[in-house]
Amino acid sequence: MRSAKDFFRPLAVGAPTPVREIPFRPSRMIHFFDPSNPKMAAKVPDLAPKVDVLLGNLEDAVQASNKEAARSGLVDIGKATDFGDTQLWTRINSLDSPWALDDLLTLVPAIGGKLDVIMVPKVEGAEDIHYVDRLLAQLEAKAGIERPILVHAILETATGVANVEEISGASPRMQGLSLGPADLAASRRMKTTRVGGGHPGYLVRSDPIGDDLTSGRTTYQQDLWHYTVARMVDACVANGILPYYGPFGDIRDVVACEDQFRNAYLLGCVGAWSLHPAQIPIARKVFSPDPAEVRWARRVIAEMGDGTGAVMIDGKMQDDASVKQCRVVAELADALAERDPELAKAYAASEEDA
Ligand SMILES: CC(C)(COP(=O)(O)OP(=O)(O)OC[C@H]1O[C@@H](n2cnc3c(N)ncnc32)[C@H](O)[C@@H]1OP(=O)(O)O)[C@@H](O)C(=O)NCCC(=O)NCCSC(=O)C[C@H](O)C(=O)O
Ligand SMILES: [Mg+2]
Repeated sequence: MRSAKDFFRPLAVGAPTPVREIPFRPSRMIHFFDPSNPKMAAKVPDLAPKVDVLLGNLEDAVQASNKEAARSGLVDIGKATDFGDTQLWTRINSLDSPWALDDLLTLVPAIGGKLDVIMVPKVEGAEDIHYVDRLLAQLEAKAGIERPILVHAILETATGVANVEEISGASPRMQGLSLGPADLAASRRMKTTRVGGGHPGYLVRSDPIGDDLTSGRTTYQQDLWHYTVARMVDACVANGILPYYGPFGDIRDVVACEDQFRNAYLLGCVGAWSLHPAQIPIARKVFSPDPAEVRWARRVIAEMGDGTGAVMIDGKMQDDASVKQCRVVAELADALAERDPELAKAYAASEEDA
């Protein structure tokens, strides 16, 4: 382990100075596209202003025979596109694959100045982050890149979950974590065959009434991901980085997708992946605080004055701890409104209606 004094030193001579804090940039949806797919690639300029993050995916879902095409397609897109204030991320191949090294050796010199974040899949421990950290520093120094590229790890192996705290704090580059429910399910030997979401077999059942075990017993489907998301959120917050729900594979089921995203939002996540254009508005809706909630939060903050003591508002007790929660909601709303003029209008209109 590096000493605390060395933690923020560049890992290569000439590399940019590491950031001391991860800037909060709206990232409600990390929109995945396959840069080797001409139809998807053609949609990037139109999608850029509609999403918070565009992610050129090089890993799973890109055919092995298309890996080089995806990498060079991303370079072309990165060079040709004006992303405005939309972030450009990539997901490189896993570190044990035949492609990961060339992903980094190609992307950093070619479009490193435009890449905000590199997502690393199947991270198992701090050593994976340390490897990427040093290599990025060397490549940034060589390419003369002036701001450090940040790193995002996917939590998608049982070992990764067991080491989530050390992964989160492994480098000043660590920007956040995403849940990777499909690989994680396989790694844990869970008996599901889905990409995220619930399962009808994972439930609790109300007690029987009398001796009849079969009728009148309501069942409640449970969230398979609750434990991991909660653990991920704690590890992220403890290390000043951002937690995200990952993919929801049933593209057609927009209702359950919204539920899964909302569970993650309520537990502390700041965004989720969108795999298809249909999931972009779902993430935007869920990860933007509801205008009525924002109005309420602002009212509590105003009525609580200096934020101490206890007051009663509409029959509910408010104190130092509830005003802190309200500040989380109000500050998120302010940050998102700066980027999203429609949302800014909705928040302003809700204040006027009050
Ligand atoms: C899921 C898809 C394969 C569906 O594609 P398709 O069958 O083409 O859908 P549609 O016909 O409904 O598409 C309509 C048009 O929209 C374009 N399209 C589709 N998806 C995207 C996209 N992501 N970005 C931009 N444009 C998109 C289609 O090309 C159609 O265009 P047109 O014909 O001109 O109208 C597909 O959506 C897809 O491949 N999505 C990305 C999948 C992906 O990235 N998967 C990896 C992330 S999940 C994962 O890795 C698991 C995780 O790691 C874990 O372990 O949990
Ligand atoms: Mg995966």
